[in-house]
Amino acid sequence: MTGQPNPNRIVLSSDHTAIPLRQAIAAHIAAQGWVVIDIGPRTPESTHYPEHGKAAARLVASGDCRFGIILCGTGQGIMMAANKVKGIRCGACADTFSARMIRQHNDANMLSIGARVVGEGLALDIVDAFLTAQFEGGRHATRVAMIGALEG
Ligand SMILES: O=C(CO)[C@H](O)[C@H](O)COP(=O)(O)O
Repeated sequence: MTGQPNPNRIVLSSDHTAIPLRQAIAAHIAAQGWVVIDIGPRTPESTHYPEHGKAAARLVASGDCRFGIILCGTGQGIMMAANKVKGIRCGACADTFSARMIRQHNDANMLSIGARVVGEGLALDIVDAFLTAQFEGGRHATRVAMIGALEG
């Protein structure tokens, strides 16, 4: 993190498998007042999820965006790519409990969702759980700092 994260901005990105779901999430969170930075892609040609995960992660790591929401078919590959960027803590979630807990215990700054795993209704609930939960600090802050120390 190179600065204080902009508190209102969320970056969205996906690969080709998740464009309609990404757009549904964008509309959903924009209606809640978030400033949505949707970095695409916009057309359905096959593309490479590591590039999209990296691009979104860099906007979060730089502080330009408070959170990132990224999607691929499973949510796993793009999550792995995002987590290679220093300062990123991204979890792939297919349930609301995990989405809440990655904020409360892990201070996640990115959420990954699999568009071939969950439908739109559940995905929007997962997003809401992630965005409304608060990091609890305390013993969890110690552990999150230990994750950061692994980055070298
Ligand atoms: O889930 C993914 C990565 O974890 C990708 O979306 C998936 O591998 C893309 O597959 P395909 O090129 O067959 O559409």
